[in-house]
Amino acid sequence: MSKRIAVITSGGDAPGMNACLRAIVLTAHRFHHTVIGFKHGYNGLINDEKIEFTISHVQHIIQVGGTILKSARCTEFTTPSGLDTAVDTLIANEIDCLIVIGGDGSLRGLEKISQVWQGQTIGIPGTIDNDLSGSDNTIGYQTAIDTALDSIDKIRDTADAFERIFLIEVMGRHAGFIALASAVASGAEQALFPESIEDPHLELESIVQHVESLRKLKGKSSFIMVIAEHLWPGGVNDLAETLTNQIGIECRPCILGHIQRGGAPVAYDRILATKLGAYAVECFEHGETRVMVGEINAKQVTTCLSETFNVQKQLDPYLVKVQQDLFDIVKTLDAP
Ligand SMILES: Nc1ncnc2c1ncn2[C@@H]1O[C@H](COP(=O)(O)OP(=O)(O)OP(=O)(O)O)[C@@H](O)[C@H]1O
Ligand SMILES: O=P(O)(O)OC[C@H]1O[C@](O)(CO)[C@@H](O)[C@@H]1O
Repeated sequence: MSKRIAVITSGGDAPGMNACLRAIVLTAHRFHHTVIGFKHGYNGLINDEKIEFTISHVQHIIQVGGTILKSARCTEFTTPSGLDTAVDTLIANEIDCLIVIGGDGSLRGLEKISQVWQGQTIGIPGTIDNDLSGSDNTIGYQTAIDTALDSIDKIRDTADAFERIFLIEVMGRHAGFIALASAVASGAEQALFPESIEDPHLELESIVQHVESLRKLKGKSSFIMVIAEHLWPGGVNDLAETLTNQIGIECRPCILGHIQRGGAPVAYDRILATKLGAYAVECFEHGETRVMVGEINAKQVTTCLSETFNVQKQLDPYLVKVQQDLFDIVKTLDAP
């Protein structure tokens, strides 16, 4: 029987969201279902702003960054009346299933809807931050790493030429996935991320010591420190100034910012987005609800929605060890 699936892209856009929309529309077509896209995240549900997808809408978008549905954050939806209005829209449009592609906040919103609405609810992890449990990778994360890496490599060229110290801030909200991965892949001398630092101010001394010891060992050479956003009170500019004063050598800050959200999705994200979009529709067919689809160890899985944002996803402990322990030549010299 033909059914009606609603879809939104919500929160920070992520490369691969379009690939995911394409997969949802193509798979739904195969089952003779209609897909209604609501625009601008949860705002689209509140304002009943929508398009009925045809196959031609999703042609040739697999390679395009951003999201053709537009994305947004929506404060009104977090109020009881905003939630009610969104649910009224779902009912008025005779929607059987709502699929939300977004990060942890977006899936928290979906969980709220599922508490008061009878239809099926399915989340798809779409965020560059990779901070959702229930999937090894979120859609957009691998592209964001490559984008950050491309910039860090370029900064290394000029850092080498001037034998300078650079502090590079990457995104990740309150998780260190992009920071750790881009630091390892760029051969950064140091990485600071929330999972490895309890109180930044207490760590200042060890940060200073690390820079000074490495400079003593290697002589004047470039030094790259990758730092997760929101880590340092006052931000990376403040940390660069503090370090400059403490070490007596000029440290240059660089905030990579929204460049990390843009660009064509890498192959991995296109394929992950395609699989998860198709799988979400299959899960709808099988009657699943209040779940997020994901991929763990190359297998498609579903995880209870609330678990995806309540259980903190861990960084790869071996990668942390490699970055912070095995590759640290200061520690090698200190070792007995
Ligand atoms: N606790 C919540 N209850 C209801 N709705 C929420 C909640 N948290 C977030 N939302 C809704 O989801 C939207 C997106 O959430 P948020 O801004 O946290 O981004 P996100 O989905 O986590 O993506 P990203 O972290 O990649 O930017 C919010 O603007 C709001 O409308
Ligand atoms: O574009 P905005 O609303 O400033 O959001 C930035 C945030 O979004 C994210 O990019 C995730 O999409 C976070 O890494 C970052 O903290």
